[in-house]
Amino acid sequence: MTATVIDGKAFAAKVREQVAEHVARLKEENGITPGLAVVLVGEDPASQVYVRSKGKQTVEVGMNSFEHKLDVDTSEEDLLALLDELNADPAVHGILVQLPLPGHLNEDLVINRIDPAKDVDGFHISNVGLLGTGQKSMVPCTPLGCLMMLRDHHGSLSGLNAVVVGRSNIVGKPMANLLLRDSCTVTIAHSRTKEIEALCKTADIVVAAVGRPEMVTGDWIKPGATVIDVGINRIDAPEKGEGKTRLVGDCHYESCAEVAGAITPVPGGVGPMTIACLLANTLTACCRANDLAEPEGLTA
Ligand SMILES: Nc1nc(=O)c2c([nH]1)NC[C@@H]1CN(c3ccc(C(=O)N[C@@H](CCC(=O)O)C(=O)O)cc3)C=[N+]21
Ligand SMILES: [Mg+2]
Repeated sequence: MTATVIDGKAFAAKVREQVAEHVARLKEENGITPGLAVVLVGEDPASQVYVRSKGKQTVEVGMNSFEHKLDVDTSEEDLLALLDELNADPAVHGILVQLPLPGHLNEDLVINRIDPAKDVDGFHISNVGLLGTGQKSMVPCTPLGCLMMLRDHHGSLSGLNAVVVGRSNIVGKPMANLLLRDSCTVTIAHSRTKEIEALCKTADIVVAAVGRPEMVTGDWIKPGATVIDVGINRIDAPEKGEGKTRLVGDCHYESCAEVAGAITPVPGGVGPMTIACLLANTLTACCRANDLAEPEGLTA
């Protein structure tokens, strides 16, 4: 068996198209342009790439993009003051603080300063609590993108066994909550899980989000299962030449694809969906802020 490849890049392009259509309508009928503010502290090269890509795609769907690049030694006080300004700015509907922050900044404190209604990452404790109790919230972009692909592939997820490998606040835990809400039987596995391989083999859906290159191999996968690979790991690729690297997921693609029914590739799977969902969340936040109907199919 060879797995169906779930094309996240193409799916993300479709999501962005839907967002763009809705944004055009908002402008025309309501005179409103959604705005996304992205705050980057420091000069981490990978973060700069993501922020640039987010800014570009934000403008492409017709939204306003506000980029705030702060010095690596910015004080917590100054960062919090900027967030207060963005919270109060009616042109800003979504705020994202790029993580990780430099070590002297308290991430929890910073994230919880964002107005929950503008928290398009869904990381504010209010949004975490709302999601955990099945109430309307802002949903973290990466798990939302995974959910969209799963719903698209399976239709209903009801009754399926899902194993989420990884227990982070930004992917594992919200992913588990979303799958539970769609009536999956959910298990969260992590570094201390006993017989993790046998556990994964019981799953109809495996979501891998551990940050360990190619950890999940084909012998962990039940024949026909769906594999969602959240990992983005840059590893050495001497076969491509001296000093070269390549991107791999948390799943060993070739061996998993031999057994799985469907699988997301890296790159071109979850990554592009994450940014598309950030735009979708910004649109959702803008609609809610203006008491307008939310975009259908773009929320959890
Ligand atoms: N507050 C916050 N929210 C985030 O959502 C957030 C963050 N901080 N910090 C950094 C991570 C990382 N992240 C990615 C988004 C898209 C791709 C993506 O599109 N990747 C491409 C490949 C990119 C490449 O070639 O390097 C792909 O998978 O096809 C990757 C990584 C969002 N993050
Ligand atoms: Mg820190």
